[in-house]
Amino acid sequence: MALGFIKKIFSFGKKEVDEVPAEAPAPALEAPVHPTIEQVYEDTTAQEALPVPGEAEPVETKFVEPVPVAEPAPVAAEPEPEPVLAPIVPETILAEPEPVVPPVEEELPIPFNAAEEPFEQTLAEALTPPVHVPEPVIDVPAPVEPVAPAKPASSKVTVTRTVEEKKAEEQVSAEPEKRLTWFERLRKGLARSSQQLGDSIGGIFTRRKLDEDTLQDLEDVLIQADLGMETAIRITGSLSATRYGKDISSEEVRTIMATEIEKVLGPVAKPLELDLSHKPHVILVVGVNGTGKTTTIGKLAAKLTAGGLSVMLAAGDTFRAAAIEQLHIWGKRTGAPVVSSKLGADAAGLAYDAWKQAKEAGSDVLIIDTAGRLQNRTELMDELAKIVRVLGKNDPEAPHTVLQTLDATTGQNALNQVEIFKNIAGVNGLVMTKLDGTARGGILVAISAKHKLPVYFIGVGEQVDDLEPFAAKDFAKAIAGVA
Ligand SMILES: Nc1nc2c(ncn2[C@@H]2O[C@H](COP(=O)(O)OP(=O)(O)OP(=O)(O)O)[C@@H](O)[C@H]2O)c(=O)[nH]1
Repeated sequence: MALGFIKKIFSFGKKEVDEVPAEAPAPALEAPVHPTIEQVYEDTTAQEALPVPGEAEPVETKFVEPVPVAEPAPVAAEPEPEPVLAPIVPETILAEPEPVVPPVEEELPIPFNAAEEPFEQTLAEALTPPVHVPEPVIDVPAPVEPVAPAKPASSKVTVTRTVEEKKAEEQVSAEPEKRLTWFERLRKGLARSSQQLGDSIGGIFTRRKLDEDTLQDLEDVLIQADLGMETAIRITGSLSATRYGKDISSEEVRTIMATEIEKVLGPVAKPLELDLSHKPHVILVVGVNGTGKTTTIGKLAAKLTAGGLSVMLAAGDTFRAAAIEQLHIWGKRTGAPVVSSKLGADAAGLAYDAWKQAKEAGSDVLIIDTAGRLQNRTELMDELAKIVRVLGKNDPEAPHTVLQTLDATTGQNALNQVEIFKNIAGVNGLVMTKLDGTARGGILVAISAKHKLPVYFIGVGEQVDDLEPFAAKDFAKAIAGVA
């Protein structure tokens, strides 16, 4: 409630506050396809190199055929479907920030292992109503493009996991050879982080009393684990207050550590809420190169479409042909139409056009991909600010969600990335990717303590179901290595 974003949702819930009625687009927005772009650009700022109408790249929209699926399984008429569900895939890349944004096209490996796991099957898993899954979810055919997706009744949609989903997951994983529960996967993903931390703590607290030296050693270990000074002091302070001068085991230390980390993460572990009175609710995805923007968009689109929402994607990364192609692949997998333009086209123009198309199509959500950029590249950051301004011409409150992806493997640099993207693009939510296999998962704690921005999701792999709503307790326990 403390967030402007959430306030916005509630004010719209009361009724239209905007000059733009929800259903009846303002006249300017309904103007023939592209002509208003010119006006927008002229308005935006005289200094910017804005595309002249004649030069504007024609935007083409591809409507993806629904993925053929067997007979739609009779879906139990659930009264109020929670718009949520499972997930998708991707590809690997840089750890250290490498200035990129190459104008030259490079071949990007497709992040989807279709050979091993056909998307239809994966998505069917995602779509299967958990409560009705007596057998492994995989075997249950489900409609990919729901005939009549149950739309959320209210204009506020929360993207989270349902209790039923969790139960179903546990049920499934209890069977032989089944997939791990989310928590098990999280633990596995954070194993390197927690193992390293556990070993270091074990080295300090082998038959030792808690004194100044051990506290100092522990503080050093916590800082080295990227948890940040603030959290390190919080943990040692808690230990000192309750156990100073006493024997303490490394297990006890890790338990207290989990408790304190959870306190830091609790306030930022919020579900992503969508204000559907906007139609489309615009999600702009930003971040440094290779942090997982496109992949996260694909995973998120899968969740939203599975929840019955109509989603449109916009390939705003106009620098790389492979990025555009990658988004089209995700569009096909999720059944979401993709708006794209030619390589090198003006990204703000593309975003503007995409909004119009989403409006005309009556899409619930428009997710816009952007080119990766380093936070110290001023001209590229300016371009990002321009995208935000141009979107505001359509809907003064757009983009409603500015999601920044952060690569956990980059460690401390992520702190700075958030600072700059927040200032330039108004980031109001985070997704941390690549928590699988990194020893630097602690950085999420430091970021949460410093920036206090909502963390909506975390990514622990490249598969469709490797994106999950962020849960403070699960994460705290997994990184501290306690049961
Ligand atoms: N292991 C792992 N890999 C991920 C995760 N999320 C994304 N990736 C991989 O990271 C690589 C980059 O992902 P992209 O989605 O292309 O990142 P991007 O930010 O769109 O990249 P640019 O367009 O170059 O800025 C791909 O190989 C993804 O498969 C994750 O949670 N875990």
